[in-house]
Amino acid sequence: MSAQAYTLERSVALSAVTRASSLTSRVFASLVSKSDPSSASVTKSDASPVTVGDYAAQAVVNIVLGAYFPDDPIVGEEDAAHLRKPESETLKRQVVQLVNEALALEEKEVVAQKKSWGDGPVSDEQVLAALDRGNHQGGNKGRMWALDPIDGTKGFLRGGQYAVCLGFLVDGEVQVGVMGCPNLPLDPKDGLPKEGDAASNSRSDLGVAFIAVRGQGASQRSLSSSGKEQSISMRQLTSSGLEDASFCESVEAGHSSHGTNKRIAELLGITKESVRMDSQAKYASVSRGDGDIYLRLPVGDGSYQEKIWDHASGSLLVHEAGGIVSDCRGKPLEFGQGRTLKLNRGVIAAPKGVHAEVIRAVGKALEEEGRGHL
Ligand SMILES: Nc1ncnc2c1ncn2[C@@H]1O[C@H](COP(=O)(O)O)[C@@H](OP(=O)(O)O)[C@H]1O
Ligand SMILES: [Mg+2]
Ligand SMILES: [Mg+2]
Ligand SMILES: [Mg+2]
Repeated sequence: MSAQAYTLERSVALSAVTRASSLTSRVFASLVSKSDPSSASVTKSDASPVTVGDYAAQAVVNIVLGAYFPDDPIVGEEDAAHLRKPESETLKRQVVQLVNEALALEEKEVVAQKKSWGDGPVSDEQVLAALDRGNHQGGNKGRMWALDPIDGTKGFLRGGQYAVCLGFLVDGEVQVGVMGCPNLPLDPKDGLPKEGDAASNSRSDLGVAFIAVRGQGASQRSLSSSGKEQSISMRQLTSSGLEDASFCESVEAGHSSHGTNKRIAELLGITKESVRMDSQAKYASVSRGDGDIYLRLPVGDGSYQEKIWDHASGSLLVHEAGGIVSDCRGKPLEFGQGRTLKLNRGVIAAPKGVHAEVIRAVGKALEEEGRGHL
């Protein structure tokens, strides 16, 4: 494949994610941080939260994608069903207004062949239809996008890490991954913002876009300025360096088994405490060497199927930064199986030099727990 593959997809994805990230930051500053989190979110049928930011960000990304690639299917986390209910009128109004503000932002990305999404503001119906364009069932044929408008909604509500995640797939393989992390610092040395601390959340150094194209490497740039892209890579480790390694995991114990992760670290000789962080910001962090290993061990009976939008962009980022991403058995993630990774269980991301060793430790830890069948 030539070095120029997927240039338009890359720049359109970056433009869409940048707009959506700016929108979610504003939602946090104006709505979420000033109200109590339970009133800022709606509880979905699986008991997980969704906010005005999730809906509006998905609509913005889908409208931008629709202008450039009208025939591409989109597998998005959210849909418009709740917003179509009469009692959601106020929420719908807010979403439509946010979408129009984000679409009116001056273009920071230079997308060749600039396309427009119509004259004047987009209507309620256009916003709802754009949201519902995310209803595609996935599969392993042809072009497709996978979108998580806010990954780590619980982190978003707490003022922690979250990410706007967009992956472009061809025949079930991720080719382009773009991730907006509004609460990550450009320079990891500056440290993560303190959750729930307003001053900390408005730090001017926060906001990073991560970009990966298969075969072309991984990079980062500021979300707020048109700064230059810097290429990023993982720390390359060997077995003898594991003592100094650090690993990250979900904040939510219901998303990844903290106990199993801890035992794996112990088996590997890792001495540092885990870094807990919401969202695919974990993939971004290990990609640029802030941490080394990402452990996401299934909880309970392991029946949960990971969603493709929770891993598409992040897994390509790690791959292009010099790592290997697999499930907890070491099998490659299979994105062409529908909306979920139904053939995989759990996720492990590690530098190439130690991935096999991490998988062996995972096997042993699961065996000890009587979950060797996972
Ligand atoms: N039982 C479970 N196991 C693993 N992941 C789960 C889960 N229940 C929900 N999730 C997913 O975990 C994601 C957040 O991951 P993390 O814990 O790494 O921040 C959620 O994404 P959303 O926040 O987009 O809904 C959701 O899709
Ligand atoms: Mg969700
Ligand atoms: Mg998610
Ligand atoms: Mg989400």
